[in-house]
Amino acid sequence: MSSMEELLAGWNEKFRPHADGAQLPPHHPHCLACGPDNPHGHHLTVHRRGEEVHATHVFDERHVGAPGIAHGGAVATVFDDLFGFLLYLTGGPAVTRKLEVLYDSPVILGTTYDLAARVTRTEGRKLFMEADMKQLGGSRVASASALFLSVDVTHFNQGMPR
Ligand SMILES: CCCCCCCCCCCCCCCC(=O)SCCNC(=O)CCNC(=O)[C@H](O)C(C)(C)COP(=O)(O)OP(=O)(O)OC[C@H]1O[C@@H](n2cnc3c(N)ncnc32)[C@H](O)[C@@H]1OP(=O)(O)O
Repeated sequence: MSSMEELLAGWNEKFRPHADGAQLPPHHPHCLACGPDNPHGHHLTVHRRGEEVHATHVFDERHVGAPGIAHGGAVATVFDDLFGFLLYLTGGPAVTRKLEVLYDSPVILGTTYDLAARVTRTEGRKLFMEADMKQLGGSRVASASALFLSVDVTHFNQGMPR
């Protein structure tokens, strides 16, 4: 099988309906945010909760910006990927066209944060999404909004080795 065929086979399996409360599959094993086999990754674990997706996350030294504080790009990575899990609920591939992050307070390394994301509106190929990150049982430290655009699977051919 070609790598594209392998990806497609796995992708179809990932898009089967997922029950409320279920753990959702990583996008692929080496995905920067959720891939279990990426040594530099966040190893994000995400669950469906109703029409939302949820995760808890602890940033570590690999994600440092200022000493002791998570890099803003690492925070954006986690938001972007969490939005990518909503595609298992909407039912098809889409990619980020726009991502906006509001940083309310420093995200501290070694601290557990709660994340939740949801689709707020769809319009043709456009999926509008929002997410937030909070201290456990506490206040919001960051929020994000995104526009994803649905794409045909051939979009991913662009990344295949030639
Ligand atoms: C099968 C194999 C599977 C392989 C399995 C691989 C794993 C899969 C992993 C997924 C994992 C997810 C992880 C996280 C998500 C990423 O990280 S995705 C990666 C980052 N994103 C990208 O690389 C995308 C790069 N950009 C592109 O390829 C192209 O720009 C896009 C997004 C396909 C869009 O191109 P396009 O189709 O030409 O769309 P475009 O004409 O620009 O806009 C379409 C519509 O949106 C509107 N629009 C565009 N921008 C805006 C805006 N800022 N505001 C409002 N409206 C806008 C346009 O006005 C237009 O509206 P209409 O005229 O249709 O009403």
